[in-house]
Amino acid sequence: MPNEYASSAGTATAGVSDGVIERARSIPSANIGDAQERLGTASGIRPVWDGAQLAGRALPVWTRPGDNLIIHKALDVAQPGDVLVVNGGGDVSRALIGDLIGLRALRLGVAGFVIDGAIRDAVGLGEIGLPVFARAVTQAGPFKFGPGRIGIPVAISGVVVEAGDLIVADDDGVVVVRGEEADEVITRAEEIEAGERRKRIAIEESAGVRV
Ligand SMILES: O=C([O-])CC(=O)C(=O)O
Ligand SMILES: [Mg+2]
Repeated sequence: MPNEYASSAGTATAGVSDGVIERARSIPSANIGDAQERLGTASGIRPVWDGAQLAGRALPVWTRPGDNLIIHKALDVAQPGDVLVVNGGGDVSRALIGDLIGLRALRLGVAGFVIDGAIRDAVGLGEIGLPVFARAVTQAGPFKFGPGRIGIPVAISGVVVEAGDLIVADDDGVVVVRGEEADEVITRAEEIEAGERRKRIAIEESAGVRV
């Protein structure tokens, strides 16, 4: 049994287009969730520094809880614009990345990390400006033995993520959009956002307006 699986990692460059990622970048994650029946929202995974925000293409990674060997290997195959989406089993006892792995990712053009698990060096990650979303922060370091997998579908907070899916994350949290549905969902999210802008003006004018 191999302890890694990288053959589908390259498919992360397929899936959602650069144009849709650019449009998604300026839309609140709440509006994107609403645009897909309020589903695809990964609860409990939060920005590790204030103002962190990302939009990109998912490169899914599964790792044994508390072990980050496979994350180093995933960075060997990651493409610019990828978001490393890591199922760490929800374990918060050991950090799976810190600011050194973060700096390497930044230099590779990686859009950021979404981790169902913990991280460390949160201040350093904020200083280099790499968007990272995780379940917790702990100073306890990871082991580096494996096993792990790259490019297979994973779950984060019970939400399935496949290579090439659209990931959008901001102060409110993380939302996952199927790659093949992303254009349609983002179009709907743009309409929802425009509708909210109109409602905000209407509420300013009369508090009698209901949401
Ligand atoms: O030691 C590790 O593997 C994680 C870490 O703190 C870093 O990347 O800075
Ligand atoms: Mg560190």
